[in-house]
Amino acid sequence: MASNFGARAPLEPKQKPVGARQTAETNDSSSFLTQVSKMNELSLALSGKLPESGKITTHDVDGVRNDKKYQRGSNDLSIDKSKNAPTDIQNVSTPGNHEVNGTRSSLESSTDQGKKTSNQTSSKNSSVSAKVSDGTSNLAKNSGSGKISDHADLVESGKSSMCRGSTSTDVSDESTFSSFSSSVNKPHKTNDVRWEAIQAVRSKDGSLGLSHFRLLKRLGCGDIGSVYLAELSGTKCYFAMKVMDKASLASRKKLLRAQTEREILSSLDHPFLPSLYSHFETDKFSCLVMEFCPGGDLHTLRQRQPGKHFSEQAVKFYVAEVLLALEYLHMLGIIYRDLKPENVLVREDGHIMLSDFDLSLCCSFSPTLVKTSSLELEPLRKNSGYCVQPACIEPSCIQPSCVVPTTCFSRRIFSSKSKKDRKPKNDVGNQVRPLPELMAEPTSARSMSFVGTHEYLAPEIIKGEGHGSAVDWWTFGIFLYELLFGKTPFKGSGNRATLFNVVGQPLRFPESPVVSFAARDLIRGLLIKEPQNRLAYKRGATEIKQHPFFEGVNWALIRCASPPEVPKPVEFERLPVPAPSTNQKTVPAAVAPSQKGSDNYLEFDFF
Ligand SMILES: Nc1ncnc2c1ncn2[C@@H]1O[C@H](COP(=O)(O)OP(=O)(O)OP(=O)(O)O)[C@@H](O)[C@H]1O
Repeated sequence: MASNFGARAPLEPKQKPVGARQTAETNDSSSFLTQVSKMNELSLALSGKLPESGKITTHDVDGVRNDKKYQRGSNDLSIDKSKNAPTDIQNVSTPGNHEVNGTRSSLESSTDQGKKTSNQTSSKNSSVSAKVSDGTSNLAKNSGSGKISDHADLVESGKSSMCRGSTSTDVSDESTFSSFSSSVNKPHKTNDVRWEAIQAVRSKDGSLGLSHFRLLKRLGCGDIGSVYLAELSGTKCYFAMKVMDKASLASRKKLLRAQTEREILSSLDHPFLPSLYSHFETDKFSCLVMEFCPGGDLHTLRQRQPGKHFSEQAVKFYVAEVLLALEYLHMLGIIYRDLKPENVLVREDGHIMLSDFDLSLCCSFSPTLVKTSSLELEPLRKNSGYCVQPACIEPSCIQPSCVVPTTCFSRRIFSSKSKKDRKPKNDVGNQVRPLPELMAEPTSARSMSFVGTHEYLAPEIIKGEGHGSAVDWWTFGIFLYELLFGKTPFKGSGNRATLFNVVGQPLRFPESPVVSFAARDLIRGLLIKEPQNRLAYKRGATEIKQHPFFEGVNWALIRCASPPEVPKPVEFERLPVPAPSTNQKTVPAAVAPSQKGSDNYLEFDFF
């Protein structure tokens, strides 16, 4: 996220040769749709929401979160990152060798690695192989759960064989995305009033466009566009709308990055990842309508904490949610690559949303179900105190008392019953049923791009050795460290020094604040410089979830746990109305007020 709070700008991937991109392109959208649908089912199964039959229920714990969201307004709009941001997309600075506000840095690749396309590399420790996508996905050939994948087809950022190819359409709602964006494929969103509001507009007017929205405030500005708080006119449904100037994207060779982000967003359906409600284009602009997060980002929130670091309990909450988001992304074959507090937004309810996917790497991949939800508990879990009681995962338990637990980190969330009161284990109705366990790790994916943010770059990226999903576990370790200690472990006096430290310096912990042995042990495991020895290299998030640092975390119901901090509600109605602009360049012709009536569009100086 670009931010005027000293946010670190990411490194930019080198542009790939045209030929390379074409190699990776595919029209095989059906296999990806199948994959996404399957992954969304698996996600539900993992969170205990998929009934034994495999049928997806439409009312679930998320209904609690979704229904009321944004209706009562939300919070901290003082976090306006746009103040120092360029007011014109064309002026947005390209990431380069410059510090942002002197504290956070970004860097272009100093190597030529990025020019190589996703090199095929075999993994020593895995029978799985990665290959450059040939335009067909192997996913359709695999059945998903329970089947071992033997390929990972890889696509660099901006090239999408995994993702449905989408070419730009002009001045219209996204017909090509309609099946993707429909809540039918997004079971987490079935109770979302914003979907309904958007569908109502579509039914009435045929398609959705810029003229249906009132842009209320610029929330921030990134490398490829500006993000606005927008109301779907007259509905009191609020969204974050990312507006990208197509000519600017083309001239700066960012079209593929924008496309990657759009395609990834359209495939997501997870409580800790953004929902893409709509995508539409005008002659000039490409617009993404997403969920609005009023709580700012974790980087900003951390600066406000005493000592500029979070408590360990708060960190446990945030990183646990991020872990679930990363696990889901890896299940989809998406390597995120840009984890940092700036990219973790805080929703109205205090839960997190991982954002910003334009540096992500897509590879087609099938997760492996390594453990079904049998009644047998594996020894580790037996001793771990994980909350795997059926009471925590059965839909019947999604009662108000369960929905607002006092903490998600107690050994048992529903531990009020004494041992005596509990039914014996052989009573089927109360047997302990662990969640199914997936190996959702595209371990063999390989990229040669030089992308990320200096302080978060994994050693293998800096060394240009080629990297895979293990980079996300490295960045997860840096992220955990920064939230706990208020700084990153390898930051040097400048960018070069930082990169040198990442590769060559041992990990050290400051004396204060004091953090638990478990936290330090987890960080040590994640920040192992050789990716193949790094925690989670082989089994992904599952390995991390079982670490003692997360003991007591109720993975299935963490979305219902009380967050460390809930943002103050925003009074949308009291937001200052932007002054009408006299500048002819301000409002694109395609959204001129005359199209929809003068009330529908607030003209203000945004381009
Ligand atoms: N869904 C959202 N809700 C609230 N604010 C958002 C949302 N998405 C983005 N923002 C704000 O807009 C800013 C710009 O977001 P954007 O994703 O375009 O930039 P970025 O993260 O810097 O991306 P890039 O990597 O493309 O430069 C963010 O820093 C954030 O403050």
